[in-house]
Amino acid sequence: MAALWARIRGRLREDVGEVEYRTWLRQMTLSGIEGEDAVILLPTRFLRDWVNSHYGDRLRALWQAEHAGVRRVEFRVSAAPPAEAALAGAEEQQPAAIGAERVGLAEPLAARAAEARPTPESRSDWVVPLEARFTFDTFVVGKPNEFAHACARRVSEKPASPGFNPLFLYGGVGLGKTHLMHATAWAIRAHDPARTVAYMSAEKFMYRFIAALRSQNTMEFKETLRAVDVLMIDDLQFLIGKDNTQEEFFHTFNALVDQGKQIIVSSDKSPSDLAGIEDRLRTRLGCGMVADIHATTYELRLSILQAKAAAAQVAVPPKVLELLANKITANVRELEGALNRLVAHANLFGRPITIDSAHEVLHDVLRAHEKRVSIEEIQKKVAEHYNIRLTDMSSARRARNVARPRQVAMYLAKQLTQRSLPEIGRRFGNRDHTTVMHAVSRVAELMVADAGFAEDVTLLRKMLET
Ligand SMILES: Nc1ncnc2c1ncn2[C@@H]1O[C@H](COP(=O)(O)OP(=O)(O)OP(=O)(O)O)[C@@H](O)[C@H]1O
Repeated sequence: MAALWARIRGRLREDVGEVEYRTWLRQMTLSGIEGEDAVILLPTRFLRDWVNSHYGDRLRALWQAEHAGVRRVEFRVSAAPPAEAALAGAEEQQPAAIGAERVGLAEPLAARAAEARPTPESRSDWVVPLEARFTFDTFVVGKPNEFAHACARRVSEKPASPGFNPLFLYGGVGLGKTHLMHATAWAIRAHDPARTVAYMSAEKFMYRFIAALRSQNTMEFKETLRAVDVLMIDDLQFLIGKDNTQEEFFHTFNALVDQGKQIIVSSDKSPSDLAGIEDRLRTRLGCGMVADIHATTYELRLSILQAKAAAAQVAVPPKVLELLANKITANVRELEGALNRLVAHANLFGRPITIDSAHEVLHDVLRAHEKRVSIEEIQKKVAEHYNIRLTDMSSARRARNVARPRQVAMYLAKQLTQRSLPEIGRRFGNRDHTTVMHAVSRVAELMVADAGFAEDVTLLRKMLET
């Protein structure tokens, strides 16, 4: 039976790879075969559920292939005490945090916790599987993300340097925050493989914290987290209103920063806008480097599409890429999704990608992004918003309080309508197309430089689109 079990584990290890195996599966033991069930033990409920949901089918198939009498696999929590489980491996690597202070790290406990701390050999277990394609090489840099990218690069080269700890990345949905974090993790590890990097979503942090509380394993959770060199928490806004988890995170945060470890956090809002996150945590989050990723520009969308088409080694006509960059403006995830659909369709039917096939395959997405708004509507809304006269949209007045809103309206006309630059120019008091071009790039630049201005323009755009 031992040999059979070793064989099954060996197969699984080959299938899933070393890091994943060591992270999740190393602590499995075989209890025995009961009737038609192979019974596998895991030290905690969290691990039992995780292994069951992620590897249950695979294990069942392996058992069925190896042993004619086994039809199912059952996972149970072993009776082993938590401390023993902790020493056996590194699974319950929960970023723990709530306070050493609250639990009171007494001497004997501290000594035990030190013992339980992952050994250098097991430290790599802490690396939560990272997405292989999220590297700096595949991240396309443009004006909206160049600052965030530069900060991430800097941190990956010199973690925990003054002024960059914590690094707080924020921006709208699907604009590359997770990509940048993974890229930083890969780069840190490539630079120094001995460094432990723990990456997880705030949701997972909470889930693991709760699991640790339930299995009375918070000390292990805390100690394991505090032993990492770099901690990355994605989508921090998930912790809004989750006071206990916030507190735990706050203590972890302080412990790590005090030890000179790097923290990287991402969120959809800036620290000051994170209402529902405790003040003291918000303050600490904002005291390192705060870098925002702005909404994409047409140029960035086009570069991303070109890079992705090249990486997929698919010939996509430039006109098709321009169509997508023009129409699918919400975020990079949607853009990528549209390109993937086109490529999949072309592969499936063995046909080249053309403008017609793009319209056909993506008709739903393109229709949803159709810009039906007229230049008059844009001028009216913008004039109202900035409290200027509608006639000033076409007047020759050059005072900034008039000229800037006019530029915003030209920018929106370019973004939201199909009109050509000369046509837009004509509608704004017979201006030349180069004036429109200048307005478009000036507004895009200002949006990167001035968050308040960017918010204004984005708001106007949303009002016009809905
Ligand atoms: N600048 C970029 N270059 C290349 N790919 C990008 C870029 N920005 C985003 N992407 C891609 O877009 C997709 C969404 O990015 P990601 O998951 O990092 O977004 P996010 O900001 O973390 O979103 P969420 O707020 O939903 O967590 C990913 O596939 C990512 O690779």
